[in-house]
Amino acid sequence: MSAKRRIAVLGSRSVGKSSLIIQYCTNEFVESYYPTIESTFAKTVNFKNTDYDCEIIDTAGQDEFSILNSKHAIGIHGYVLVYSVSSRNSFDMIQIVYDKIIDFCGVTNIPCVIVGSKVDLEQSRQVKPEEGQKLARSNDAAWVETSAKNNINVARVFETCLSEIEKRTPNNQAEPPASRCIIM
Ligand SMILES: Nc1nc2c(ncn2[C@@H]2O[C@H](COP(=O)(O)OP(=O)(O)OP(=O)(O)O)[C@@H](O)[C@H]2O)c(=O)[nH]1
Repeated sequence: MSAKRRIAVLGSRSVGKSSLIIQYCTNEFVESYYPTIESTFAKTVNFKNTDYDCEIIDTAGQDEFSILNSKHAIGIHGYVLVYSVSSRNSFDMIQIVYDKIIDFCGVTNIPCVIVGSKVDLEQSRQVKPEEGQKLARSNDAAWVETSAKNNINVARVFETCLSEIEKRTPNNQAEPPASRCIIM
């Protein structure tokens, strides 16, 4: 029997959320940029001897003024929060988005991997690896740097997310926190 896992991918516009998901699910990289409204991808993965039916939710990019869509919190097991290593602004957005999720779900922490994307753009890097690591540590999250373009660490992003989910909800049954009880 396989376990269902819903993973939401959030972050500023144009950091490469769709590219990361498409590279993971179809092994392709698309150079052109089409802003996402919302789409869902499916992939079955075997990780640590368990089959996971992953539903990966690609979101429209957020900014500091966007209100968290309840669809991106309710029923979600884990989060991938993406910034681009070549955009300081997108890095600053991570804590803002993280705090919005925490507030919405009414929890103190969430299964989460913070992802520095576009590492192939090393020459225009604005965010050091240590800064990413530090941010992740302070939020009890995992951290990975990746390139969808060169297929570096792409599978690792999603496997790390599955592992963060397992750490908090072992034995494959648990419902995500925000599905159990909603106070309107
Ligand atoms: N150099 C490089 N460019 C990338 C990489 N990933 C994505 N891009 C480019 O960055 C642009 C935006 O990528 P998307 O995947 O559409 O970004 P997004 O975060 O889904 O954007 P929104 O839908 O607006 O939120 C596109 O032109 C991609 O080709 C990468 O790893 N390296």
